[in-house]
Amino acid sequence: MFKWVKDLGGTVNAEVKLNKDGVRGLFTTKGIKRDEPICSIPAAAIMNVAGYNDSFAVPTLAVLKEWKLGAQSRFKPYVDMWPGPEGLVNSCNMDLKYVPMWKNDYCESSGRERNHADWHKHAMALLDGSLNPDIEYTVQEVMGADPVTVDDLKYACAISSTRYVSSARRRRLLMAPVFDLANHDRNCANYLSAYDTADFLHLLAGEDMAANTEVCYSYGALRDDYALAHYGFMPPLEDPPRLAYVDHPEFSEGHYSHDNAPSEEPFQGTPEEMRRELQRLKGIRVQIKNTPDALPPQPKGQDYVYDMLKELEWRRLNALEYEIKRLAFALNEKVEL
Ligand SMILES: C[S@@+](CC[C@H](N)C(=O)[O-])C[C@H]1O[C@@H](n2cnc3c(N)ncnc32)[C@H](O)[C@@H]1O
Repeated sequence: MFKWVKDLGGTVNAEVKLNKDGVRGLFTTKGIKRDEPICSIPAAAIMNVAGYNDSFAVPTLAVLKEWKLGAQSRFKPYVDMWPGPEGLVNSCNMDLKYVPMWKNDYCESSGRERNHADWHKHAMALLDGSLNPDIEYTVQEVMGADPVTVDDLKYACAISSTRYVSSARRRRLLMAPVFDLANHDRNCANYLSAYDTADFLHLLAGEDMAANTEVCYSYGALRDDYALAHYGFMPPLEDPPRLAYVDHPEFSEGHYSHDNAPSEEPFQGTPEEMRRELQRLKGIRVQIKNTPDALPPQPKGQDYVYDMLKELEWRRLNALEYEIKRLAFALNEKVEL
């Protein structure tokens, strides 16, 4: 893939390797000064998968089409680099047995975590065409007579949603080879060029980098539940702990979105508002504690998704308790947890 990108006119000062956690990532092959390119990806190598306001069906079908084309795909070297269906999980393709393990208030009465369960419904609706008029293309329009299963759609949805980047200037969602090997670090200073006049997407160093440094990129202010739902991984543990997105006072039910990151500032308000917030957080904590596991206990290391969901539960409780104590202290109230 790296050769293919270079043959198309790109520049790549990086290589692919496993990082210290065993995750595949991108590493510099030479020292790079701040604001210099780590890689420059030509438009010919970039998959332009959707417009800003398109539904999930557009990038999903764009990915599915290239994946199914196999050797015939113009993007074959790139497609070959994608993780396969067994090596990738996010809420698009996560098994439904895990739905109740999210244990959050953002639940339907059936106790199903909406974001995860919704993806299943979207994929089913796309498959049978019933999502119209919200979808732009039917499966048949894009895929022709090729047989398509719901698992194909879920995989393509997971690939596109974990790998595209939005280009504000062109108002498009782009999938850029090499660049999309950069793992997330929310404090990462590396940045993308505007991709406006030149037909290259440049990933530029946010600070001087030595050779053999892992190249990061910030996917946004991801909180743990959001990172797990949308990208299928648990970011490094933070100190002080951050509330999960669904537990944050600014989380509005029915709106689970990337573009609307909640404030990083600790909750402030009148004593009355702080008391109300304290009660709200205590309520969530009790609700999590009182929700039994829907799946039998598993020894660590056997089930990646189960382990992440249990880790998420622990982190949510940890962050809730931290915030409950902080508010109680500010209100001069006693709290027993
Ligand atoms: C754009 S890709 C990055 C490259 C990816 N590691 C690969 O090998 O293709 C996004 C995916 O990488 C993984 N990832 C990204 N940042 C990560 C991190 N900080 N820790 C663990 N996995 C991460 C997640 O699986 C995520 O869905």
